[in-house]
Amino acid sequence: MAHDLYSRDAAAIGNLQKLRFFPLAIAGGKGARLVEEGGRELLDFSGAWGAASLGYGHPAIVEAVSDAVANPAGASILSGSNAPAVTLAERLLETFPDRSTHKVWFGHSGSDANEAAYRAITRATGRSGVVAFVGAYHGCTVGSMAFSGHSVQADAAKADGLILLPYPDPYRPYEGDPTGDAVLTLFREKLAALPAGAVAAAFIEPIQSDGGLIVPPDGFLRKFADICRAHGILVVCDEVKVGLGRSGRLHCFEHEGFVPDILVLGKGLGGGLPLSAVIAPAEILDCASAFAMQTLHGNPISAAAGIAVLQTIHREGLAAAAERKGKLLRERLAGLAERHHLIGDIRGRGLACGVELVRDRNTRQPARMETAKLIYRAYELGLVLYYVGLNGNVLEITPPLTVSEDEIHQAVDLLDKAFSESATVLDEVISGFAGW
Ligand SMILES: Cc1ncc(COP(=O)(O)O)c(/C=N/[C@@H]2CCCCNC2=O)c1O
Repeated sequence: MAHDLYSRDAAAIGNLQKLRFFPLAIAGGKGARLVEEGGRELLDFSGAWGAASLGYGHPAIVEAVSDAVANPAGASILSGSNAPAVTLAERLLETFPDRSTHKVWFGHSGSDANEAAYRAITRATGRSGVVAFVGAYHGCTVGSMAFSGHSVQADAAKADGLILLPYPDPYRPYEGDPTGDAVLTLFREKLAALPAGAVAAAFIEPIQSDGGLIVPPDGFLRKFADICRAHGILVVCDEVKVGLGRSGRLHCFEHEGFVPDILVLGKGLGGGLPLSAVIAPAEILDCASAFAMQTLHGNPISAAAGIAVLQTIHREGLAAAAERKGKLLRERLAGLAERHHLIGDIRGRGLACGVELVRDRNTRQPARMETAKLIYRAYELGLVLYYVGLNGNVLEITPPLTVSEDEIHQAVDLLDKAFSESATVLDEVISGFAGW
């Protein structure tokens, strides 16, 4: 019988829900560090794919969750209200410009939130068409995969009338146009070929994360939203990964000079507990009852964590801190690029940072295997980070917002060493992990 945690994991838990790159077996966590079985400490610069917004064991979360679980106000908001869920909804609305016309829906995940948003929009508007982007990961449920454009879900059933546009990537520009205007022209052409009123919603990430941590060209989102509004299309901003302070603003859309009709939040909202939210016009969220519900939606314990997350982001000034720390992080990474020519591009906002690796800076040939070996070596050295991107060659760096500047320096030093030593990782070691 296998005794070590990773072997027991392999024996007892199916692969369906695994996205593994190295044999990480976690026994605990504190701040920006994970503790492995056996006691080894690792710096977690993935932040649990962005869910550990306040790191691990933040006192505000511990206190809020301990109090809530000791006297639980039921288990959901399905058939009775509870104070944590109502308070969190009120606090979320206070952060949104159109708060007077909007309400909140609570879920467990980004997937169920995006799916609920799509279903409610189509129900409320009577329209069915949906616009999204190649590379977009909006979830892993049937409904959210139906308008996702990430290659990992290429075989999933897609929504009728789905329009997938190229995401404007300044490093790999569509039709060679780094401004993104060629994408907007394509969008207009697609809409012109449809009957009026065909499209209900457009889902967009203000930074496309699983597609490659891509920051769109300045002004793109605002121009995209203007086209949507001219066609009565609701703009849904999916900030599940890059929202809630991570980008250097509370909401990432604030960088873009526009306000979406609908905002989807998840991951970091729960600070490590399952929690998501949709902020949308009341007429959308009130269009039916018993329509998008799950037994534990609006759970008071997760909602108490969400209140603590919002309070801590505000009290500790974590959005402005992310702006400052992200600038430091990208300055240090630029220093690595002088020594490691695998680095083709460094981008991001705040503590949502991407490093694209290429075999040749001129051809920009993706360095897929080198990327997998790099993160494996980084893990061996004590740094956890993963990769994203349709070519599997973009380091995604999304540490807890509470990370210290000293930890940023430590992490970059470890990454520097990993770059120098990654060629020592054997192909057969990498082949043992499926990755994306
Ligand atoms: C912008 C965006 N929207 C929605 C989702 C889905 O959230 P859930 O995985 O909480 O259902 C995600 C989830 N992203 C994936 C989760 C699966 C593992 C790969 N890394 C991610 O961050 C997302 O990034």
